Amino acid sequence: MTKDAWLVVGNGAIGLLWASKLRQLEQPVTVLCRSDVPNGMLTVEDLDEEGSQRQTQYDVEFITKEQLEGKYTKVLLCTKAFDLVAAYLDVRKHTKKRGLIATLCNGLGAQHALIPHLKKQQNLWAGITSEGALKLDSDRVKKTGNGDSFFGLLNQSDTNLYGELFPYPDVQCQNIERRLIEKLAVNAVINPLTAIFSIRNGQVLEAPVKPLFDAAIEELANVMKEDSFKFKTIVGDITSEQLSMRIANVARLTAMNCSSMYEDVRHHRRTENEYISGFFHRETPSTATPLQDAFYTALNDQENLEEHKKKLLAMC
Ligand SMILES: NC(=O)C1=CN([C@@H]2O[C@H](COP(=O)(O)OP(=O)(O)OC[C@H]3O[C@@H](n4cnc5c(N)ncnc54)[C@H](OP(=O)(O)O)[C@@H]3O)[C@@H](O)[C@H]2O)C=CC1
Ligand SMILES: CC(C)(CO)C(=O)C(=O)O
Repeated sequence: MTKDAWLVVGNGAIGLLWASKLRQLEQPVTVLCRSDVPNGMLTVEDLDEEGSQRQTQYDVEFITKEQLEGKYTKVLLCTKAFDLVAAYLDVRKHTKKRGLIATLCNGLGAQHALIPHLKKQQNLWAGITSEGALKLDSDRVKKTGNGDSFFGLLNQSDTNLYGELFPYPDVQCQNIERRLIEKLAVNAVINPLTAIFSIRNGQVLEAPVKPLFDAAIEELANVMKEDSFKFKTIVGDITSEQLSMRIANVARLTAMNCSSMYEDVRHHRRTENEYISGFFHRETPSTATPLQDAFYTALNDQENLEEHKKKLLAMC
């Protein structure tokens, strides 16, 4: 049986937020939950046009893996990078062979790792978002910052049901790899700094962290121009001023948000370090990204964060 509803995989902050966005378009939505399956409505807290708090309810179907049936033509995977491939494999037999698979996760690596597992005629739409969201409960999310979202084709088949059109308005882009790397840079600066220094996004623009923020941006802009950087042809033209404006803008728009990595550290959960600073640690020469290397090391050694904070502050 073909299912026309979107299957959103993961009732985390981004999965719940996107389930509501799809419902706003009057698309039927099923949300697959790994644990904690709610049985009521989805509630989204955000601000209205006057800036007052409001709550909106959406009727989405929450299900467990055991309740999956039929074959979905549109799947949106909203897990952390390290869960992405396993989440797809969990639902694979309930995906239509000419359907689309979309991802919304930070970092780089997991999206490409998914490609060999796809059914031959499935299109992979990689997505990124700079909206901020905080999960309050298994059926409740708070929107904590405005931002933009983009989806682009990472893997394409000629005979896909949706062809080259992503069935959500105003998010489609041509060069998704460039967007993914730009977003990787945003996360490689904001996420480790907020997680290591226990601060909200907006505080990366304040003392004592601001000099580290500036130095981390300079470091990334320089490494993207290195011949040895494998995505140089895609992002080598980005200047440190452009990168700085972009990242500072995200920090301002999500100023009150705790980044997803800070949330993970606070709740003693696994972080996306391997897919963010770990990407630069592995993919660039050993002396090219001392700050990313230091972030990577600090996040892998959270028992000694105080020591790492001192070392980092001394680096600028
Ligand atoms: N939160 C934010 O403000 C932003 C987050 N992002 C990125 O979006 C992605 C998602 O982040 P976020 O929503 O915050 O993360 P969360 O940890 O809140 O949510 C991830 C969800 O995926 C679920 N999940 C994992 N594997 C499976 C599976 N096999 N089947 C079903 N569900 C599964 C988890 O289940 P369980 O509850 O059991 O762990 C969890 O609910 C990350 O890459 C993040 O970096 C991007 C921009 C902003
Ligand atoms: C955009 C930002 C920085 C929002 O917090 C994010 O991507 C995250 O938290 O992972």
